[in-house]
Amino acid sequence: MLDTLCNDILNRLNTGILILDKNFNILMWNRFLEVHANKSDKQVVGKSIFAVFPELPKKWFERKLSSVIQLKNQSFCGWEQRHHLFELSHSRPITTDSDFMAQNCTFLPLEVEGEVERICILIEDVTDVCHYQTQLNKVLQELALASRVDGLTQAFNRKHWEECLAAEFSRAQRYKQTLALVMLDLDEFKLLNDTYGHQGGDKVLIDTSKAINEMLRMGDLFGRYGGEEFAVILPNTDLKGAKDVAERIRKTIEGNAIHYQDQMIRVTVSIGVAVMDEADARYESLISHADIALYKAKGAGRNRVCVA
Ligand SMILES: Nc1nc2c(ncn2[C@@H]2O[C@H](COP(=O)(O)OP(=O)(O)OP(=O)(O)O)[C@@H](O)[C@H]2O)c(=O)[nH]1
Repeated sequence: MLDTLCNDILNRLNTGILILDKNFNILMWNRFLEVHANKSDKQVVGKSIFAVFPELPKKWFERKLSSVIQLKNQSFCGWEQRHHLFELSHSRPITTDSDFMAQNCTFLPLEVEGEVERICILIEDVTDVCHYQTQLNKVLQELALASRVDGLTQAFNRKHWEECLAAEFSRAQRYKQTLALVMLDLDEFKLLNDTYGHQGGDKVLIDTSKAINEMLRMGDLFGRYGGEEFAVILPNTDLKGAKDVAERIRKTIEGNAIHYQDQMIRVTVSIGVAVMDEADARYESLISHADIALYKAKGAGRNRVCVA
């Protein structure tokens, strides 16, 4: 009577239950596994677990179960460690990336007179948890990125760019390294907006940012400082190197024809360059020096590089 009751409960559980002997042969399993493995009792009971589930990582599995037997301690393998151990079907084949059920597996030692004679494996279906967690991680990553980049140009936004500058500035101070700053401002941008409209102006900002970004080195940090003003942090770069980069940017922008609604827009940039010196106690003074040089370039006729 009690046996029938227990069997009935086991078969109604929404968790897989698998009992193995010490040689990893299957002694019994419940209906949940029968359904999700799509195999009958006959095909399974008395067989080695590795014959029934050939996808199991054999060495890992044997080690795991041997330690459960020897230490008489339960053990666990969650979906974050291994998405699944058993290739079982699940009810969300369309909305999830995997063909198989995500699983949390618990390995329980079953003792008879002080010796572990059997092992019970509980297999929980955590496909939903895995799905929502994966979605959440994706959204969190997108949010983290969105909080760092400017939506229009995909350059770093000013807040993040200044944080990078503060970090690079203290690193350069601590390790006595060089640090250069290039500030650039598109010329006559108001006129450009008036001529081609705001959307034309936006296209120029997008294409110009892309062109600058493509010519920079990995460690350089490119940001949108204001409306049509951009800035590049050049770690480990001296004045000559920074001037070279600035001149390369100026020439590239000057030669770059931007396509907008069957029209070709040409634009130039004025650039200010500054390098950190020992008198600079704060990163803000580096920005001021580069900004002053930039306004010198504007005053001298635009489309040129000036040094602080
Ligand atoms: N299309 C567009 N225009 C912007 C954006 N942000 C700022 N601007 C425009 O950029 C223009 C900047 O004009 P000014 O500061 O007068 O400078 P300028 O016309 O470039 O002149 P100089 O800098 O002296 O060469 C303004 O008209 C702003 O409205 C933006 O995101 N998109």
